[in-house]
Amino acid sequence: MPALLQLDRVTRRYALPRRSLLRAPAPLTAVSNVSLTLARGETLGVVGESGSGKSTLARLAMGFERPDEGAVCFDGKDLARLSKPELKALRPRFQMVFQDPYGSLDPRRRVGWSVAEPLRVLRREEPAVIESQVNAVLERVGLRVEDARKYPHEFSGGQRQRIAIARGIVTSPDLLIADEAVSALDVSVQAQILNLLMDLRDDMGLGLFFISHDLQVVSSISDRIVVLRQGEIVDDGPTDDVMFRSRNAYTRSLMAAAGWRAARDGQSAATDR
Ligand SMILES: Nc1ncnc2c1ncn2[C@@H]1O[C@H](COP(=O)(O)OP(=O)(O)OP(=O)(O)O)[C@@H](O)[C@H]1O
Repeated sequence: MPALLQLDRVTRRYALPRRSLLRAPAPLTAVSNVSLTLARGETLGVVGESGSGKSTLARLAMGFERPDEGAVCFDGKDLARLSKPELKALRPRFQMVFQDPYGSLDPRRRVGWSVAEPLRVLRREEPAVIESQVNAVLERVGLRVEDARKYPHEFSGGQRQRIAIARGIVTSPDLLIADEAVSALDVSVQAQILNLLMDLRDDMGLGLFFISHDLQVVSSISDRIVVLRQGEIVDDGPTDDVMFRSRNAYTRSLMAAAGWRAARDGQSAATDR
């Protein structure tokens, strides 16, 4: 069976603005030679500092952008080789949750309308079918059916992220890509949303591609972790190996910055949690 998501030596460059008439600037390499795989029911965490290429990786995995080199495959299909209708047909199976729910929720639309949007756009279901699916998915993420009639501003940040997740799972996808999905939330609300994502992964057999600058958050949800630095993978492995047995100096500096004493002291951190 092919991996749910596979990136094979993916590189993405951006042209920089031209400052001189004589010389074009060298392009910026946002993602460089990245290979990774994600299986069904698994959570792969990507951690890296600001500018390390995390969001570029998310856009590549969603097929919003094409790599300059390498391939991004969903369920064995190279996204760059699909026609627009083929990509659209595949879309319901991989969806995304962003950091800022206002990015995906239209403040002027009722919540039910926004949650239903992927069904309307991608599947063209009957209104009654859509309504019952929206109601089911709102309850699944811990909201009420009546909430469908409210507007985004009537909810707290955590509830809005639940709405964004409801929208992300309404098409029953196989893969959910979460880009800084809990970064804007308080720690206690973060924990609730992480628990919800783990429940959904287990119940639906979702593959989770979980991207964050926060190593603590990434380690709490991921089976495996990839550490990204300046667009390159510098470390990867099962979560406990990366967290507590990594010899990589950069990973250890991230851990020290996140407050793990053992990373600073260079001891086994198993007792340090
Ligand atoms: N559309 C673009 N055009 C030009 N440069 C870009 C573009 N998108 C990203 N970059 C550059 O690529 C690099 C990686 O950016 P990216 O947003 O992927 O990193 P990130 O890890 O998600 O950072 P952050 O957490 O701050 O969002 C950065 O240097 C950024 O300035």
